[in-house]
Amino acid sequence: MSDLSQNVAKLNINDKENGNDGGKPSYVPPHLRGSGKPVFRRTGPPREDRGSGGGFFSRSSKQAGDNDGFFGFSKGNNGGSTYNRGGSSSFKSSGNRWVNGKHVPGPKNARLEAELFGVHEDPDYHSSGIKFDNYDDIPVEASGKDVPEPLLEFDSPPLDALLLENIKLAGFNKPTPVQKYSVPIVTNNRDLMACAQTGSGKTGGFLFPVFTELFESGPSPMPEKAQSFYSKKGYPSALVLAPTRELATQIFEEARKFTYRSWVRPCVVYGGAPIGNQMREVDRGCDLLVATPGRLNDLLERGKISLANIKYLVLDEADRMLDMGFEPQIRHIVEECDMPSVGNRQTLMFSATFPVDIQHLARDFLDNYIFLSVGRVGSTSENITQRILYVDDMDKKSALLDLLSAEHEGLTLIFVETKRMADQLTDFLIMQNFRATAIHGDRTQAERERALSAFKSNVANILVATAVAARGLDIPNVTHVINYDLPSDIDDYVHRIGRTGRAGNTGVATSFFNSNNQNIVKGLIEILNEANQEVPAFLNDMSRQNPRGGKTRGGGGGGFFNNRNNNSRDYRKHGGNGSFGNTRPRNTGTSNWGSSSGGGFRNDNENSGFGSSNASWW
Ligand SMILES: Nc1ncnc2c1ncn2[C@@H]1O[C@H](COP(=O)(O)OP(=O)(O)OP(=O)(O)O)[C@@H](O)[C@H]1O
Repeated sequence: MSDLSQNVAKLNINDKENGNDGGKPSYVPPHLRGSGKPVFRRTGPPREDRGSGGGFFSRSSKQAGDNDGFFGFSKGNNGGSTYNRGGSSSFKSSGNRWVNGKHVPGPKNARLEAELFGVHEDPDYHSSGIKFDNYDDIPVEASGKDVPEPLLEFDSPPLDALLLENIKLAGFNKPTPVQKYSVPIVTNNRDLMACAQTGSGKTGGFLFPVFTELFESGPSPMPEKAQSFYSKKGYPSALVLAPTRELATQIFEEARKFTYRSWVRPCVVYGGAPIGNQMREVDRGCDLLVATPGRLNDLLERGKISLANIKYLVLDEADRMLDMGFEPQIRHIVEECDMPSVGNRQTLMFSATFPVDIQHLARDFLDNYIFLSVGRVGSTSENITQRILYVDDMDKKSALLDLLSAEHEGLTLIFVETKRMADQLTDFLIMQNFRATAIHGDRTQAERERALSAFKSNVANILVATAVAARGLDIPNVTHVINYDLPSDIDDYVHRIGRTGRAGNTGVATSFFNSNNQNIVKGLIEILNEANQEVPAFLNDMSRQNPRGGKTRGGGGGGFFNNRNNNSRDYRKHGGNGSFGNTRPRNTGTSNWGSSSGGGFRNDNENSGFGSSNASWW
């Protein structure tokens, strides 16, 4: 058990000596723990505004700011997109490194290298964790016709030489299971639908094969029309669609590393940042485009991008994109613009969870694909110690202070359900002298980026977040994820806690549970059992008392761990005829993609209604 995990356990927040081993558990304030005294249970509505007047957690010495997060970041526009981070000037436009049908890697650039890959002596330099080798034991299921043999190592059989150099610079010594399988599948020209646990290297799983192929095959010839007159239009060879701005930016940053010195120039476009800057970046060359669907539609409408040269289409976090109501926009991009049809491009779909209804999308977008399911591991692998504490709403702030006091180093990500709560809690923590900042949809893109960067660089070691940070974000050194509010969807829980314990590192996830969270009792118990975690007695009791107790992982929430529910299975093996299990409420509009506003369910993407690309998404 990690130090943090032990410290949290020692806190004894649901102290058994105080009568919490039998009946309804409760939060035990520090001064009553271990005293054997009965716990005084407050009645009446929760008082979230108790603030530091509550006594035992009074550490206040500083007034909160204006909800602007740590150090009172100023509000206002970014004034520029953030995808051009200093190194872009070193990229060459398409073709400049492709000479007479050969790839001619650019010269080394020490400054750019340090910027992209970090410095080995730097403590933040990326390296995989001590439990990285555990990944080797992960069971892998690959189904479909003629599944190629997996890679053994990055150089067996070898990837492109320049890519190998860049992978080495990134500190990756051996492929993760999803990479071992995805690379040969894609390089053998097959479509792929892959689900693998959070933090297991899915980004490399699609970037590596795409780059190894692109580096070797070079740019596609420009369509005749584009050659005939000067056209400032991007003709990417690969398109990656991602649900959120932050995830798109992160994929772009990874792409920058692995395309270092190559002919491939990556670009990123997303809502909430000035479109003019993004158009200029596209003008400078755009061979791999990472995009959120709304902003891409906008650029397609403006004629700034053509998809005619797409060889590879990647849908990352595909289930999330559909959940967010993006299906009409995605269908427009894929089916109604100038992208090559199924069979004339390769399509790869990736997610940590993959409910059945997403597999149906595969029927339309993929051709003779291979279904790859890596693990029953789940993000809830033993690398993440999960702890569920019974804490009533009115005790949450106090319990949170307890948890934070148990931490020594590392970053803590705290999830709440609403933007308002994110601000309130951040203010509260700042008042208690914690270095906290917040990320949510009412903050401008510039503020969100500053908050993320303050968190990544440990200027703020606590980030209070809404669902925006739940998926895909890869922030090294997140040692503790706290679900201050548990989500109502068990898949969201999986993704949230997957922000820690990444790439073989260990992490702790602590969740405050109370009677408001009964809807996920069953899913929670399943996940804890699957990952060999302790299931608290109160959860089992609740499950018995309320046998309906919320949906299981397959009951609409999806997920790929629970084989009973087919979510980790290739539906083609189960007589998939398109008629089963479309349980997820989502926007299935087909023709009105321009005005998809979510149709009454959670519409939390910046790009719903893609014309209004400045709208906030969650
Ligand atoms: N082969 C490798 N060796 C070492 N580290 C790796 C390797 N592949 C990826 N990583 C690192 O593992 C971390 C997680 O990778 P990545 O973000 O691609 O995971 P993911 O599966 O997409 O997660 P999520 O489901 O949360 O989006 C990153 O920090 C990445 O740099």
